[in-house]
Amino acid sequence: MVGLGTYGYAAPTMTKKISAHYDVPEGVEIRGRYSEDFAKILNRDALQFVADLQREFRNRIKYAMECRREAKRRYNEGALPGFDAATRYIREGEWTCALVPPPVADRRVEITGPVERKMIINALNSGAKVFMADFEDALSPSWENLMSGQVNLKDAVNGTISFHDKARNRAYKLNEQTAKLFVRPRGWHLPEAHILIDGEPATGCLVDFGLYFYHNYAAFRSNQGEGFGPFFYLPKMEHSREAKIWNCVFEKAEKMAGIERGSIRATVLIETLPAVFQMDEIIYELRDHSVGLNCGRWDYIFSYVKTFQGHPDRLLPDRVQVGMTQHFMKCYSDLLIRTCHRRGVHAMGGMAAQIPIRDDPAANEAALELVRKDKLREVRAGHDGTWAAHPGLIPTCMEAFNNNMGNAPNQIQTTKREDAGNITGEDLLQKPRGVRTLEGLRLNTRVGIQYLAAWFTGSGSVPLYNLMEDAATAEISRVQNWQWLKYEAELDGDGLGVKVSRELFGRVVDEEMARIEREVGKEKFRKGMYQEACKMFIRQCTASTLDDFLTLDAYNSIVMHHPKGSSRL
Ligand SMILES: CC(=O)SCCNC(=O)CCNC(=O)[C@H](O)C(C)(C)COP(=O)(O)OP(=O)(O)OC[C@H]1O[C@@H](n2cnc3c(N)ncnc32)[C@H](O)[C@@H]1OP(=O)(O)O
Ligand SMILES: O=CC(=O)O
Ligand SMILES: [Mg+2]
Repeated sequence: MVGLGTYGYAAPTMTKKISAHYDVPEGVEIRGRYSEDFAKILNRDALQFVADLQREFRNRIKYAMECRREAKRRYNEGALPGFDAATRYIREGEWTCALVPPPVADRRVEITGPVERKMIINALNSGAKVFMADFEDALSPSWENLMSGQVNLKDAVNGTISFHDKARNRAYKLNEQTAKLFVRPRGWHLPEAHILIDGEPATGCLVDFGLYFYHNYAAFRSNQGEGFGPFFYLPKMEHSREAKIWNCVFEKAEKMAGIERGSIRATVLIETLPAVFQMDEIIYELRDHSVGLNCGRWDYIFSYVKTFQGHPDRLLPDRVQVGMTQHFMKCYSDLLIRTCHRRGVHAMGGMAAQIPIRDDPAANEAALELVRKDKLREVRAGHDGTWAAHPGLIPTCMEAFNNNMGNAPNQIQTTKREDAGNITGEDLLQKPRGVRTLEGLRLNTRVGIQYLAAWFTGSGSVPLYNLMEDAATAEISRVQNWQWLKYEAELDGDGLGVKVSRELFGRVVDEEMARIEREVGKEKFRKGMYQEACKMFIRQCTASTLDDFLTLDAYNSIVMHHPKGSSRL
């Protein structure tokens, strides 16, 4: 593991030698491990396409990130996010998006997961309508994970992907019928430190998008998309100007490929608080490329804390109490449905964090019941589909949607939710109700440290305490601890008048580390990255200024510049 400072970017000393093995175009350097499989992805023409995207859009991306910082300054001074008077004409105007492509009209259950080979096959075979292959919340973006993810997706789109589990002597291959593939690249904020373009790290999402698009657009359109596609999910945007950049990226890609404008389609996750005030504007920018919006509920909760980091009057209750029935969450989902259906596109629900519990039938039934309730709430509200974290949840999700959506592929025309037109800014910002407890602080700490330890060793989504944890859920644990520490929040649910202090947090960390060691066993604890994770988690929770993203700091720890460890060098 090498710590290389901001963005893991160090002076390019060994660059020429390393790049000699990849055939790179002018101005591009590859600093990740060489492999022949990776070289088929990182060929000269594909890299040229990524470099063209980077060069064309880098200044606009930098500007968009500066606008985020500027908005943060305003919120920290007391301003609240709200609807933009300058774009009222878009919100009030009568316009619709391009028609939904027939192959993805029915998206009632979508499974998500990292771009890991076996999981891709399982997800495509799972019976879900869509598989969202994730370079984002569910993936630790190491060079190995990213590049093998590209190799895996290429094989998946070609229909040739297979996997042999040696330990179980089990062979995996695709079924006749598979889910439709959507790909989620990283957010705008994450760099790719192993690919330098004109001496700067490339933008992570342009690498993910560019390589996947370049290698797969033709096969995808004939094998999967019935002449449309490829399809994408776009994460963590805060403003429609960011959607506009994506729209231009899509147009450039379509031009390069010589395919019709509007072929590429994307669903945007509304998962930041500022973005809920920009839903019409975001779809409008992407109107020829849009297939709707999705309620990215976990990042949305994280964003609520982040946006209000300077507002001590908006402390959150325990993480487990901030669910979709809180007023602000319900309004967010309702307004998203109304917005999407008015514009003729899908309003997708989100992820219930429960996963099957194998060794306890009663607990398993209780978990399934929570998922069932969540999905019933979504379909009755008017959502057109939802997310499942695990193949074992698909029957429950499917049943809820089948029984309440009938034979129609979606509810775009049937459930307009005009009533949600009355939702106000105040509704969307209303503070969640509930209490704070020491157990909440403990759970955040235990989950945050274990998640980071997993992330450092290559796993971006893990089962912890019978729930799915990924970058978005772990962010809630981090920022909630930070917020409680910063404002010395009272743990009002315990009735003891205890306030969160550094001393209390220090004790909690020690005790929770001991508990983690007991739970995972001494051997795994010693061999794992728990100490490193603990150190980083403490730093992030106690920082005087909140880090924008957990994964930015953590990324520096997984950057591996080569030749180290490469047999070819
Ligand atoms: C906030 C958000 O952004 S949500 C979206 C991002 N998050 C995700 O996508 C999480 C996806 N889910 C997962 O990663 C996993 O389900 C976890 C980590 C939560 C649990 O994984 P595990 O503990 O390995 O599950 P488990 O052991 O029960 O798996 C049983 C089988 O199902 C498979 N499986 C589990 N989840 C998935 C999935 N999401 N996609 C495909 N296959 C899966 C496993 O590979 C395993 O297959 P096998 O029997 O052939 O070996
Ligand atoms: O990406 C989804 C989320 O809930 O965050
Ligand atoms: Mg998310």
